[in-house]
Amino acid sequence: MKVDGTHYRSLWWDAKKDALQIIDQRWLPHEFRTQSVVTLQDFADAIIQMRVRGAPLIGATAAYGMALAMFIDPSDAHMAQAWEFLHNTRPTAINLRWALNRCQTALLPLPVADRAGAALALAHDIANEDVEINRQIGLNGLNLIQDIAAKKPSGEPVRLLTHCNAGWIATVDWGTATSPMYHAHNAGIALHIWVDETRPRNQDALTSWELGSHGIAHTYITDNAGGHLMQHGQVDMVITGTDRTTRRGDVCNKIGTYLKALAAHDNGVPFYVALPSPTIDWTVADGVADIPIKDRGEREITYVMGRNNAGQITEVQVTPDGTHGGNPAFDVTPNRLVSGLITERGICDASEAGLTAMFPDLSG
Ligand SMILES: CSC[C@H]1O[C@H](OP(=O)(O)O)[C@H](O)[C@@H]1O
Repeated sequence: MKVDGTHYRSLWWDAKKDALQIIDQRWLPHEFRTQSVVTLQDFADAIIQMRVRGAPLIGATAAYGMALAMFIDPSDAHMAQAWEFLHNTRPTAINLRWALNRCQTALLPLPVADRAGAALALAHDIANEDVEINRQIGLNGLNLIQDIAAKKPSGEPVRLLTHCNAGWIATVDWGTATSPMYHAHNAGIALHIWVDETRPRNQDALTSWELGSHGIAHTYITDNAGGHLMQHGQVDMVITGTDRTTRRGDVCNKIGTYLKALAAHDNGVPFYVALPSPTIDWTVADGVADIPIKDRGEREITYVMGRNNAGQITEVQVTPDGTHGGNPAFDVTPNRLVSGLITERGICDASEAGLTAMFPDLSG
């Protein structure tokens, strides 16, 4: 999407530098910094340190990491080592495993001399496919927004709530949860987006940056305000992203999503999840029981990063010395709380029947 009028993807290949370029999201929303990703350690650091983040973007980044690994050493053994090294960075988002498995399946049958070029071409394909998948999710989600807008007085905004950043910078472009918003805005539909701060990394400061850059009205709220707004009829629909959705439609997403879904269910507010097919984990049914949720460590929650009055990006401690933090990074919303899944092929029920009917070729 656009940054100060210039179109960007969240990652791109620089043929002159012969290296992947990324937006280093740690400095957003205050500074727009890009960097080259040159070594395999750079790739791992980019994912672990959340320089790149968001399930689809993590997957695309790992595909380029595998391409680098093949340029270094295209042997079967090194491919397996690179698979493990990259997978161990942030394994909750299933797109990482999906992308690495897709690379391995495509590359293993090839002569080793052909693997490096094929791996880079595949990484480009994965990135380009992500853009089109998200564009289609946007068009399918637009129908939901249009239905809401049609029931409102002309010009009255459709009020959406989103949690965490499932925006264009969480993907290669368009975003998943934000893609319907961009399509609706581009179609002239008035919107107002409630943007949950999403502690502890405050990813919705990134969503605010995205929406502001695109001219979409939004209000940044605390994570705990969403239920109140829904109780008072201030939310027409909730749309979130997902890091891993199970074959029966349980949704693993950023911590706090489950609480939004409970509030939406209690107040009769539609709760939709934007779901690209690479984010479906067909090997798991019960998300609560079978998706491991990693604690990302206490420093993310006992400190907060921001820009001080001198314009410097810094972090400050918000808890007393000696107070320990608990920081589960994701939670799982059971499918019973999900109104529907907005995929690139259409909108389906959050159920095994719904997903297997939509993706008979993928469900196994
Ligand atoms: C389009 S996937 C976005 C998904 O990823 C985010 O997690 P993180 O920022 O930790 O990578 C969050 O769960 C979003 O919903």
